[in-house]
Amino acid sequence: MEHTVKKRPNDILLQSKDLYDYILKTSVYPREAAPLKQLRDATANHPLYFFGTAPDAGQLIAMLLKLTNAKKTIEIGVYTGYSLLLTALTIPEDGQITAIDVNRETYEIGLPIIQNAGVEHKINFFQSEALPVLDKLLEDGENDGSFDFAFVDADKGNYWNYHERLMKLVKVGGLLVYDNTLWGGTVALPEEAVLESKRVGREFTIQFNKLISEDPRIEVSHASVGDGITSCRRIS
Ligand SMILES: C[S@@+](CC[C@H](N)C(=O)[O-])C[C@H]1O[C@@H](n2cnc3c(N)ncnc32)[C@H](O)[C@@H]1O
Ligand SMILES: O=c1cc(-c2ccc(O)cc2)oc2c(O)c(O)ccc12
Repeated sequence: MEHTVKKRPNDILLQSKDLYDYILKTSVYPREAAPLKQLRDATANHPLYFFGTAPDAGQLIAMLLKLTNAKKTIEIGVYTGYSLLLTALTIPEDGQITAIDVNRETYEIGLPIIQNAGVEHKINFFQSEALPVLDKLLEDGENDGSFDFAFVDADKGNYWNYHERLMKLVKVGGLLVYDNTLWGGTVALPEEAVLESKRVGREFTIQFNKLISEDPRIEVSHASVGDGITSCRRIS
């Protein structure tokens, strides 16, 4: 069903980069753990530096990990490890993260910082396409419903494929969290107003957001934090 959106003045929160900078300066950077800042600095000159999960999104993810008492988590899309380190610093000492990325080289940029922070023992890194790893995990029934939390920040065209598999691996009551679900705001723009380079991602994201909004097995919160964070609580 198509819903109309009533336009009201001044009801849009994220009006400017200044407001975003205000949030970062006031509430995010002063509380960011030192190793996370180190990892951001170590990534700053990498050609894909913008891949790193936004620090304000990271702060929300840490809050969600704490609120759900997450201990066993899975992450798809590691890059240099900002969200991975954030998770490792947040979960308990005996927590475990299954981390998957096709690229080990970028993981190794952040690895010394992860090691110095004393949390490497919580990480089981798989250098692989994510789908075969998820399918392998699903072959063992013991893994069904065994994860408390999943974070997805990888190839946007596979988000729904990841969702279908993670819905079996994450327990009822657990959380599945997706990054980039507003894709730079382009989801709300007409296609012709979007840079060519952003169009495929926009289309994937629009399709994913629609499927998520229609999925009766989850409760959903779509937050305009970072590049858009969608949190799904598995309810059946
Ligand atoms: C946006 S980055 C992840 C950023 C990370 N969450 C952080 O905070 O720095 C996306 C990552 O997904 C990985 N990736 C892309 N396609 C993948 C796939 N099919 N399976 C596993 N990893 C994939 C890329 O190698 C890249 O490192
Ligand atoms: O601009 C991007 C591109 C990606 C991306 C593209 C293709 C893949 O296989 C994986 C990731 O991811 C991004 C991202 O996560 C982000 O926070 C900002 C920009 C991009």
